[in-house]
Amino acid sequence: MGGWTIGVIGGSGLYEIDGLGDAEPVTVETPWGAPSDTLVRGTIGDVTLVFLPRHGKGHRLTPTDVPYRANIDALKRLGCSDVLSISACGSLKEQYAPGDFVMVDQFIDRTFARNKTFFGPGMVAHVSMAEPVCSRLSGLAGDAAASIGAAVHRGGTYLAMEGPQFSSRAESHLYRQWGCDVIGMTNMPEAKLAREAELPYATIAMVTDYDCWRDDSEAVSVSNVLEVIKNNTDKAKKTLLALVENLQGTTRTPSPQGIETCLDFAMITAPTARDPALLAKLDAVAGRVL
Ligand SMILES: CSC[C@H]1O[C@H](OP(=O)(O)O)[C@H](O)[C@@H]1O
Ligand SMILES: Nc1ncnc2[nH]cnc12
Repeated sequence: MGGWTIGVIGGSGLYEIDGLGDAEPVTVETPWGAPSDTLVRGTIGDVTLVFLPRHGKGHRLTPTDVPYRANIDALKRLGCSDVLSISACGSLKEQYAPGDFVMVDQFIDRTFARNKTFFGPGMVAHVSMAEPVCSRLSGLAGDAAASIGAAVHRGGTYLAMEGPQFSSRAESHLYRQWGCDVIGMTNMPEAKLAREAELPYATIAMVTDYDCWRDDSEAVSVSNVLEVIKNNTDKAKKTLLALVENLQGTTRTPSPQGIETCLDFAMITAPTARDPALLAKLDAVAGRVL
């Protein structure tokens, strides 16, 4: 039984988690630089959690400055089997109200100023992002959220914008026309990098506001986000504990999407054309196949 080591990336408002009796800080250096902060590792029963605050403690890092590659590499290096992101987001649809949780299953990536891949000259890989979320992890997290009384929406498209400024009204209306459900600034390239590292990824997008498309709501601002975030964060912490409780005594099996072996079909560079220096940097992310 066991085998679950869940990396938890805490977003705005979630800078630590509860319930880890044996919590220990772990400092990790990666070939991609330092992660956002010291990680915290601990266990509850037979489940291990590794927590990382995405913006660093004290919220020091903008969405653009988050070291996404170092964060995912560090979680992989510490032996995580799965990665659960917990994020604040704006709602692009009436039915997703502030306080609701959306179990995102698709992304549109509109970010443009971030490192989006571990690969590069001397080792080219193309992973599939057709199904960017692990349906099992997302389902389990959604069940846990529902069990603590959160309003949970299963499925939804998350528009990842660069930020750090919020959207204009014209942009917000455009994303609605595209059929997007929620908007945030951080889940890309995080989800892409998790996939390259063969880590099943899911996100709980916690709605804090209606962005700026709604005539009878105030446009999103840090103050109205902060008003909702405290309550969302309490629910997120309870959700995590419920998730871990539900996993007790279960044995982890491979993800239904075959994410743990996705690099088997992704790497195209001939062995003779590979760059040894890049291969060395890929030791944690792609060590299984290199
Ligand atoms: C403080 S509101 C904007 C901020 O919150 C979200 O971050 P995270 O996904 O880490 O919770 C959003 O993406 C922005 O970075
Ligand atoms: N409206 C919004 N746009 C982008 N990121 C957000 N995070 C929380 N609310 C947001």
